[in-house]
Amino acid sequence: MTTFSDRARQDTTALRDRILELPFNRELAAGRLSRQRFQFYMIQDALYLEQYSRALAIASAKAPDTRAMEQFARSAQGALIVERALHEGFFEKFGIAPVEAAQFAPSPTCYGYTNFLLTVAHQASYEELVAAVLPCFWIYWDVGNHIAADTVPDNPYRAWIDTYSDPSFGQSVNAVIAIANEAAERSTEARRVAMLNAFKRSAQYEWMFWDSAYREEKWPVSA
Ligand SMILES: Cc1ncc(CN)c(N)n1
Repeated sequence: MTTFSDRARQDTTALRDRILELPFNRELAAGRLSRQRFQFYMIQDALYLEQYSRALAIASAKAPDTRAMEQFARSAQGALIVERALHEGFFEKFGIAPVEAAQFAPSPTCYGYTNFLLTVAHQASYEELVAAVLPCFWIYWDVGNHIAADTVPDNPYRAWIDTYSDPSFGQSVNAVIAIANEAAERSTEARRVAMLNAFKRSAQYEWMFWDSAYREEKWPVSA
């Protein structure tokens, strides 16, 4: 039987390969990504994680069983605590106070991605929300492992690589994949198509997020 995650993987194979090939990820793996680009990414990611955590908390509230509720509640907390600790370590390294990060405005891509997740969280089905948050887990796990397998000693971005290739993160990824597959199985084909569309949109935004950090994306016009 073809599961939702099989379909999602098949439909995004080319995009996922393109994510691994992004200059941001290749240079991060080689330890030669400019500090300025990484810093831009970290600030945008801090802004992203806050909204992503809200989307996960809504997934927890909408979940049909306590196992999924717990998983999304833990992940919502993890986005704020584990991932924020990672950011704070880098902010300290780069001499940015954590409070300052919150004073930055989200880039167009960060704004688009978080608004997409929150719109799905508030207006779409639980199943589509699970599909929309899945790439945030799964693609980071793929990228983290891909980079971990091919990095250099003393990479200045080691803590980032270790976080997203850590087996405990892998457990969360597998748990969310299983939740998505179960949700899809219980659904109609029309809802499964909507899930695939939500998954693909988030996967596109993941590509855009790294690309926008590499370009240090600005709003093209100010207000
Ligand atoms: C943009 C983005 N997507 C996913 C993750 C991994 N939670 C992250 N830190 N940032």
